[in-house]
Amino acid sequence: MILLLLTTVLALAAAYFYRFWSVREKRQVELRKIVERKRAERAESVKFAKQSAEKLDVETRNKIASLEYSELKEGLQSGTISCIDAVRTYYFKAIQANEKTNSVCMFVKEAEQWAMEWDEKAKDPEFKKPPMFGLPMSLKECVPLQGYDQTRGFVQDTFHPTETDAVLVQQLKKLGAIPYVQTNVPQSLLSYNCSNPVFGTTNHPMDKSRTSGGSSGGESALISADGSILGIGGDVGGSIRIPCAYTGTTGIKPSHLRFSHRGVCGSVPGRPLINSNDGPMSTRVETNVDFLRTVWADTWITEQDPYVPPVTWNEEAYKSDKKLKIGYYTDDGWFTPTPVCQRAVMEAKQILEDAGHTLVPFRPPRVPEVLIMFLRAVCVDAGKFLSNKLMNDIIDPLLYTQVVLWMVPVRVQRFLASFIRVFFPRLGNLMNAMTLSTVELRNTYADIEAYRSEMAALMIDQKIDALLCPVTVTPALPHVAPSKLFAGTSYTGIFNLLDYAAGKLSKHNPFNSYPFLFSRIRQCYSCHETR
Ligand SMILES: CCCCCCCC/C=C\CCCCCCCC(=O)NCC(=O)O
Repeated sequence: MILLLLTTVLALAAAYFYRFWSVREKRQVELRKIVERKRAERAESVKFAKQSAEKLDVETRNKIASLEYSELKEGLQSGTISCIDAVRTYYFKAIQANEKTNSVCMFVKEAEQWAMEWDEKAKDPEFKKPPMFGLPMSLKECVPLQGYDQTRGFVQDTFHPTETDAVLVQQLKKLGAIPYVQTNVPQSLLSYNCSNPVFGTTNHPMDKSRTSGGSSGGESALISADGSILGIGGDVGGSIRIPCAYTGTTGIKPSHLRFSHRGVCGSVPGRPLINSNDGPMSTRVETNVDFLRTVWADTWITEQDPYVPPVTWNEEAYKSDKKLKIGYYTDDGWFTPTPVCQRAVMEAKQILEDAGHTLVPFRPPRVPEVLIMFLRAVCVDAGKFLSNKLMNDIIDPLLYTQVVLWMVPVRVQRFLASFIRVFFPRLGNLMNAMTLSTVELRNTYADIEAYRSEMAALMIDQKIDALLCPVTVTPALPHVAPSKLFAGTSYTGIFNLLDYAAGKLSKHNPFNSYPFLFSRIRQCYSCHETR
């Protein structure tokens, strides 16, 4: 009798597994065909960009290609450079950078047309050129661009082009900028490597075996390989700052109030307390400053989205020579960064002191708890939304560790945590991160609000204007490492949890980069902190 029962249970389990496996296999075959079609479309778009780029003579191209951002902008404004020549030059540069890094998802074919239309308008002597007239700009693939997919690395989301531009893209177009290329991201966006089954893996321009970071890793690779002069990334836990730190580029994520999120689909929809935002990325801080100064010159964004406060760029605060009190730390007490990351902070500290600022030791309280709050609130439903989506997709092998962890039932994770903690204390701690219930999640939200208040009080009491710390725990890692080392996001995630503006500055020499993180406390909504 027992034997019969056991055999029946085993047979039912085998039948269930077989059905699950055959349905999934059938779906995988479909998905692989979709990938082939999408890659063919990308190859077409590269071919188009190549043909367009070849229409420009080499001498003009070389001249434009060698210009810094401010020189290019000046040339476009004065009319010594045409928009179409600028776009064709950047098509060419991006194709070259892409060959090295695989950072491009799609070239934007309409860029040619938009450039020619601007050039046509500029023939009228009465025409007043907008401030970003003709500037070629790259966009992270998940930034909504009309007529183009925002796959976030999911095969299932290919061939679903968005119908409306993001508010930021509408504004950039209005200001004269020309989006000419979309750049790669990791599948799900919730990783700081850059690989997905649709467009493949993006490489660090200096070493193919390493990642250019993520999730704005297509941007960092393209910019650092000289294929873009200015791009838009997005950051929910370090996705602008980490790729910038890995590639010697520079970027800033303003607090989430400063740009519109209408129609934007992030990694996990319905995530109220871990705030993401778009932000500029480039090789020079001045370029990012110029970008923010231009998009915040008026309250146009608020007119499109009443959730964005009508706060404009404050040039007086930016130019002020007020000396700041800056709190710094090289170790958050959770994950000690490698010496090179700590040294960067100490060198930056020296530079700031030489400039007359006061640097004082400061460490945010209870970082291990903060990381648990961050991971719990960033995933919201213990990874259910993402694991469901991933199970209906081709899963990128570079994401396997993370995905397996999402699939283990939370009660099992909690049970195993107490044993694992003995040998691997950090992993053991993190295995308590995923939420078990709505009660626990609500408590975490309350804890986040309390932590925001505690940090504000600490900084105000000590009169601290800004913070300086490592961007992350290591220099650029091998591709597979980030999905195993999400513990390393404590230096970035904390500023999303706090919703502070945070950026990564760099000297022009990428080997001498100085990571900075700045609070917006005391300089709310100005960009003084990016100096
Ligand atoms: C041991 C149990 C752990 C459970 C599994 C946790 C899986 C890790 C989840 C999240 C890792 C967070 C990494 C964040 C990297 C930066 C991502 C980012 O900023 N993305 C942008 C965006 O989402 O828009």
